[in-house]
Amino acid sequence: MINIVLFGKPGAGKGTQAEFLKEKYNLTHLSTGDIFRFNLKNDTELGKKARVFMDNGELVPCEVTTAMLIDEVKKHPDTAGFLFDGYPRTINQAEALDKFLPTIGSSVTATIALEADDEILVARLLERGKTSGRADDQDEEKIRVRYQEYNEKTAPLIGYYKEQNKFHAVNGIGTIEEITERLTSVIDNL
Ligand SMILES: Nc1ncnc2c1ncn2[C@@H]1O[C@H](COP(=O)(O)OP(=O)(O)O)[C@@H](O)[C@H]1O
Repeated sequence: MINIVLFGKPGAGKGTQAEFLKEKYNLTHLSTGDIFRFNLKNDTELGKKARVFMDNGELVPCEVTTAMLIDEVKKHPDTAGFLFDGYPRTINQAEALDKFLPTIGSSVTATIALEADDEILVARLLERGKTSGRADDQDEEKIRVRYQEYNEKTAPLIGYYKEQNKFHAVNGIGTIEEITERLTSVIDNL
């Protein structure tokens, strides 16, 4: 089983690249953002718990997110591996994943970060907000909160995975194809 964590700031292009990578490596793509948005749209219990946080650009509490993620993983017992997109986003979540995966005989294979400067990313998010209908992409203040959340809670994961020798970074600026190429060259060399 190969488990890849796609890592990057809001707007870094994780979702776009995940679409290509899941096909190429036959992986199950789990995007916590997408799963939350599905639950919001369908007004499920989970959606009700997540809504305020998401609408404000804050992280949903870890207990809620981790329980959801583990449920999703368990739905795919026969997969060749997972492409985690948007999870883990805190040290607490990374530890939870490192505890859970061995219970299914697995582990994180590698974390790959898509790197880009904040100004480029904020501009991308505002552009996406014009068409995506995502409330959290339409308001600079909410985008700012998401970057603050990233810097405080998610950035420490870089050190966490570096210590495990599992951290790889690629330049996230370029055409979609160029970036896919960079990611596949990392994965093919794992
Ligand atoms: N692992 C997570 N932990 C907590 N909250 C999360 C997580 N993943 C997604 N969310 C919630 O869903 C929102 C949107 O997620 P996502 O689409 O991945 O965002 P972005 O485009 O900012 O990277 C986040 O701002 C957060 O509220």
